[in-house]
Amino acid sequence: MRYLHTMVRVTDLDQSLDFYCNKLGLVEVRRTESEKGRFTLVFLAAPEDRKGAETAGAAFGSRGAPLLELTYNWDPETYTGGRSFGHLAYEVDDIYATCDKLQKAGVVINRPPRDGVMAFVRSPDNISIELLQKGEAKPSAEPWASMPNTGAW
Ligand SMILES: C[C@@H](O)C(=O)SC[C@H](NC(=O)CC[C@H](N)C(=O)O)C(=O)NCC(=O)O
Ligand code: NI
Repeated sequence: MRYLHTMVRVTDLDQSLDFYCNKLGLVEVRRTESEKGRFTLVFLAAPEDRKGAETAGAAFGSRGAPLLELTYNWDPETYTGGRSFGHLAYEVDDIYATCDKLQKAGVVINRPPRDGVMAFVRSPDNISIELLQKGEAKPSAEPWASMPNTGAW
């Protein structure tokens, strides 16, 4: 068995691709449209997972890398995100630089990386995204070090 992807439904595909690709840094590896089903599926990979995604193709998404599957239903629906869904987690090379970039792009840092390890942001559809520092915790750095820690950790 192998983990393939997590699917989230999005209310605005362009807005979501701007967030997940232009701001968060994911890359589109595959897109499928269904005229009959009236929906679009877009598979996104983190840059370091991209090779696996492209080399192990399959009818629906890749067998070669963990992906995020955005589902856009052409007919508007209201999605009430269940409490049971938690978050998507990504490892980053520099938690402070990532949060700086996201904040400058207008993304709210719900849980600032005060500890040099973990931060949380939200997608346009309020999906929680966890950002985790690769390797050891980064030494404290302003302005993050003095920001209140809104998370439980
Ligand atoms: C491509 C593969 O990874 C899929 O997940 S296709 C699954 C299929 N998705 C859809 O039909 C998308 C449109 C649908 N209106 C929806 O919002 O899901 C499906 O079976 N979806 C049902 C589900 O519970 O995921
Ligand atoms: Ni799927």
